[in-house]
Amino acid sequence: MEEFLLASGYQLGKTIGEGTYSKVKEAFSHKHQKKVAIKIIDKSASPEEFIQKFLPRELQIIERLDHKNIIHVYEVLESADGKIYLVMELAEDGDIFDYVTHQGPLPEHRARTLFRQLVEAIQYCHGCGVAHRDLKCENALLQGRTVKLTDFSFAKQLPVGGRELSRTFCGSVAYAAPEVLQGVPHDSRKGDIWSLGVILYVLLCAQLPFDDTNIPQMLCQQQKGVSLPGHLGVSDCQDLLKRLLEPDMVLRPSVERLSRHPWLARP
Ligand SMILES: Nc1ncnc2c1ncn2[C@@H]1O[C@H](COP(=O)(O)OP(=O)(O)OP(=O)(O)O)[C@@H](O)[C@H]1O
Repeated sequence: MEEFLLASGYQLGKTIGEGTYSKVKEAFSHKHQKKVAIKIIDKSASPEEFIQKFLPRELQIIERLDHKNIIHVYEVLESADGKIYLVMELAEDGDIFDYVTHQGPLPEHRARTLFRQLVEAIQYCHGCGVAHRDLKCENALLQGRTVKLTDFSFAKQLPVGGRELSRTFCGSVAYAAPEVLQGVPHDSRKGDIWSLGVILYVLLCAQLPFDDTNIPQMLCQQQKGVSLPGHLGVSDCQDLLKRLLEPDMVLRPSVERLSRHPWLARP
């Protein structure tokens, strides 16, 4: 592995993370003259569905995306022994889950600065016809103060012009919309909007809005509506949270509407 990467211009460094079917390592790129992250996927150690369905989708999608708030993929390499290497921009400052764990609930202006960048990333994705389907704090990395969205392993390219109705459960239970949990046909973009609502709640409260240990109970909580954090008072922030965590997917706003919400426009 090391020789293959070296021959391709990358000096491998330490492991910085592990996913279900992947390992992520730091490397120095001689071509770019800077550090990069390399996600290594061993095809022989991954299940068939992942290799045949999800991985090709991920590779096809990430190579097309180019936005300041999305981890840039420089190239994808495959070695003769069946390993895939995703060479990516390195985010050296952790993810927003760790950030909130250390900082506690963020004041509104700091939550806004982070959240606005995620909204921009999703506005770009949905504009390209891509639904992320695994939005969570752990997939929002930090490079200084810049948020970089990553992990498009469940992402889906939506049909142009046509209506997409997915039934697949993807992502993390804690961030999943009611229609995703119930497996009713749904527009995956509306699922992304719900997950953004969960992320905003976590930024402001440093805890999840719904207890995800019991799914039937969680579905009831989602229908009743989120109990809004008291410290926010009656504000446009509360209004935004309520709109994002709207259990009826038809009433939930699109990312375009969300981007025009007054709370996001504040300095
Ligand atoms: N570009 C990057 N820069 C810095 N760290 C990264 C980068 N990409 C991934 N990581 C780190 O590596 C870990 C593993 O990432 P990966 O995308 O392979 O899987 P995951 O999302 O954590 O898990 P799963 O495969 O189960 O969805 C991440 O949690 C993150 O901490």
